[in-house]
Amino acid sequence: MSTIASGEKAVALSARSLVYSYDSAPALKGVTMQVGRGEILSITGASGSGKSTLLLCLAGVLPPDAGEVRLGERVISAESESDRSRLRRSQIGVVFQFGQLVPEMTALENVALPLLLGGSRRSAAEAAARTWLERFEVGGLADARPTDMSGGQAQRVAIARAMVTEPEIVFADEPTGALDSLSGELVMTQLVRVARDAGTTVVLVTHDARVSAYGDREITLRDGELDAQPADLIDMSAS
Ligand SMILES: Nc1ncnc2c1ncn2[C@@H]1O[C@H](COP(=O)(O)OP(=O)(O)OP(=O)(O)O)[C@@H](O)[C@H]1O
Repeated sequence: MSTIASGEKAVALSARSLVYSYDSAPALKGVTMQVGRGEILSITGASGSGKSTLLLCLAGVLPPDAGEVRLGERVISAESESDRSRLRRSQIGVVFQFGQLVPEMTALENVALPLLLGGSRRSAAEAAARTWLERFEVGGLADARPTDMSGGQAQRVAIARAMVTEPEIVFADEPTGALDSLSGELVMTQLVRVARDAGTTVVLVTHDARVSAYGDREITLRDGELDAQPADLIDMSAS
């Protein structure tokens, strides 16, 4: 696993001293981290360590109680819910453990949906959706509904849907958690290949060491705090 040395890459996303509690139970206790542009970062940690909460704060879904999240130049943690939600539709892609495809829609319709919601014409949205399905080698499933797909195929369609708007960053929370290991490997191999080709930054949450090894770098949460700060992370945050 290689690390990205300070100054080699621009910072895509950073968090400083993030704190988040559910009611009075603290889930994040001051997390500072960053991701380089085009980097694939794995966030690992035991169940309940705060991985999903960190991902939701980084993706602008949960506003932190304290601290800040920056996406490029924007301090998204300070933005209104409507601004953050617009940002999530255009510049952020999210994939969950269960792809959450719309069951009544075909793969093509599912992948075209974010573009249609963003105001694209149907013909352009469907052409782009077809291209993204082909990138994930599920072009042959364009007319299939989620119930007719394997879990791995559905997950590749879900990732194609997360990337069809060509977001700067994709967040994936246990994207292989519901798959057998062979399907999980195929999903990860394709996610990494397509993200590298597109130059997309990826933040991946997983408790599975085999999945986390697909990242360029790994950070570990323990009880809402980072386990250790790699030297390059400290250098980058100081700049
Ligand atoms: N909606 C919620 N309401 C109350 N507490 C929550 C909620 N979501 C998470 N928590 C608590 O916050 C802490 C961090 O949870 P989080 O889901 O972020 O951890 P995680 O590392 O992603 O866990 P897992 O791997 O099991 O998904 C845990 O103690 C959890 O019980």
